[in-house]
Amino acid sequence: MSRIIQKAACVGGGVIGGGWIARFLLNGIDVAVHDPHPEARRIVGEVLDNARHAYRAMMNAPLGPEGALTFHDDLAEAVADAEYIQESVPERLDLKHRVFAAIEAAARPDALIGSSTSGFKPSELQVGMAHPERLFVAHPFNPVYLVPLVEVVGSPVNDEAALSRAMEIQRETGLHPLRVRKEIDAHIGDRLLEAVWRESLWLVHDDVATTQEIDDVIRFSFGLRWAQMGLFETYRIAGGEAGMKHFIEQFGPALKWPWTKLMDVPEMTDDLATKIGDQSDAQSGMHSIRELERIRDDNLVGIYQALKANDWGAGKTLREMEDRFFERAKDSAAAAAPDYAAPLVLHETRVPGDWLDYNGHMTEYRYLQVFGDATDAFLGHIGMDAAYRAPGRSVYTVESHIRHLAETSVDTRLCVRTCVLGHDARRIRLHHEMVDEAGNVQATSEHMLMHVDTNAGKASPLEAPLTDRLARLSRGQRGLTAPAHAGRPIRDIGWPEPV
Ligand SMILES: NC(=O)C1=CN([C@@H]2O[C@H](COP(=O)(O)OP(=O)(O)OC[C@H]3O[C@@H](n4cnc5c(N)ncnc54)[C@H](O)[C@@H]3O)[C@@H](O)[C@H]2O)C=CC1
Ligand SMILES: C[N+](C)(C)CC(=O)CC(=O)[O-]
Repeated sequence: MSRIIQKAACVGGGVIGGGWIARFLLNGIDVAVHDPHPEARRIVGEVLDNARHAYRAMMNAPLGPEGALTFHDDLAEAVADAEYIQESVPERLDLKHRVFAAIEAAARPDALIGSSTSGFKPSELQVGMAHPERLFVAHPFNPVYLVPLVEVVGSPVNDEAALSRAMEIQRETGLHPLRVRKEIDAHIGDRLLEAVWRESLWLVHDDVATTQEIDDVIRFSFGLRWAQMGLFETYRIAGGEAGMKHFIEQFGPALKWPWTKLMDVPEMTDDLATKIGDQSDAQSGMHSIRELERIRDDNLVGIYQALKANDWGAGKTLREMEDRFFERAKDSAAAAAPDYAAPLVLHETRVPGDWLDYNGHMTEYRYLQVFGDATDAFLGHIGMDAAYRAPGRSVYTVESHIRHLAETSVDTRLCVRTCVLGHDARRIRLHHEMVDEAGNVQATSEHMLMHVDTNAGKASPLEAPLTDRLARLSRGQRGLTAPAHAGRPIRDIGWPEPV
């Protein structure tokens, strides 16, 4: 599975540019960056650290090699051989026009140019361009490396084939591109957000609620719902068995009641800005922005994983992204033809706070989760993907033995070293060793895996490509010495003498 593009360029590497850079790099695409900010390298580096931290926790698939990151003082040099260029400079039309003129002068004629603009229409951005048809809006959401939506907006002059190609590239990096049908100021997402933002400003202005109270209303109520169902699906359910029609009959008239001041904007006076700033400091000032980013990212990863378990919404996008990572890992293993004379490292993770038990250590079943994820990574590595499973072939774990050797604590970075201890026509005997960053072994596990015909519900012989990869792997692994504890049962400790 070859990469969809080799090289992207990011012009602007702030909050949003940094997020684009991280998404491209972690998906193995080289990125050339132009940002005149004297601390651009540090800022991008910190966004990248956050992104790596989030991907390690989020992805079951091996992350694979990152793309190469380069910084360029000269914009022309940065964009020269890029296939996809993403502009994320401040939201000023004159600045964006100057940047597009410079990009056009230096970019390949077939390079795609996306703008992160939150509000400008593509036809406004395209003014003055020699080839406006290749510039489009690709509006992402913060943090770009985690939130999947990107709104793709063209004007009547845009080249549809170029837009489709841009969306294909975005999809390959785990994004969920939505083609906005008509250009409109602030696209779709920001129009919705601005409505909530305007009303929130009124509520603070009129002393109805503090910033904390408004945030609580969102996060303890509809914010929870919106990660999994949008407004219309949620309201359909709220209509009861009669659905949307009943909902509209019941709540339609409220649209004309004075529930909202949405057509009106409070004047952003110094007093209002200070009030909001002070309330926000009281609400969140105890955390640095970096801490808040980590809290946000860890929560998003948790939500993502819950949605992935249901193959729903953004969780489905994550699963598809993992499938692509597994595919790439399989291909690079095949291409690299490793000699397999050492344990394989196919799974890494970090211990989040909610994995701890009342002893303050990683709770028992999370060990099995980490080892189970490592087994899945191993099976992906030898070729068991969705296509292999589709006709009813899979692998079940029929026996496991875990040894808990250390007190694994929160935030520990773990990697799992995997060895094959043997296999026959239907079974694979696997050994995992869970180690922390310093190389201390936290736990080991041994598993017997059985290949099954899931339609018939019984064991069946392993098939190609699993058999081919296993044959190659076992040539190297056969020489490894099995750990002394391998194959040992839990020792019998007998019973105390009766008293
Ligand atoms: N911050 C947000 O929540 C979101 C912002 N956006 C859009 O993304 C764009 C960028 O916004 P942010 O990243 O928030 O701003 P930012 O201020 O964090 O970053 C802008 C970056 O552009 C750099 N820059 C300035 N002039 C430049 C030039 N001539 N060439 C290259 N780089 C230059 C600055 O040094 C800075 O690092 C805007 O169009 C904004 O509307 C889109 C989605 C969300
Ligand atoms: C505030 N904002 C308009 C820049 C926000 C966005 O554009 C999208 C987001 O990430 O919320």
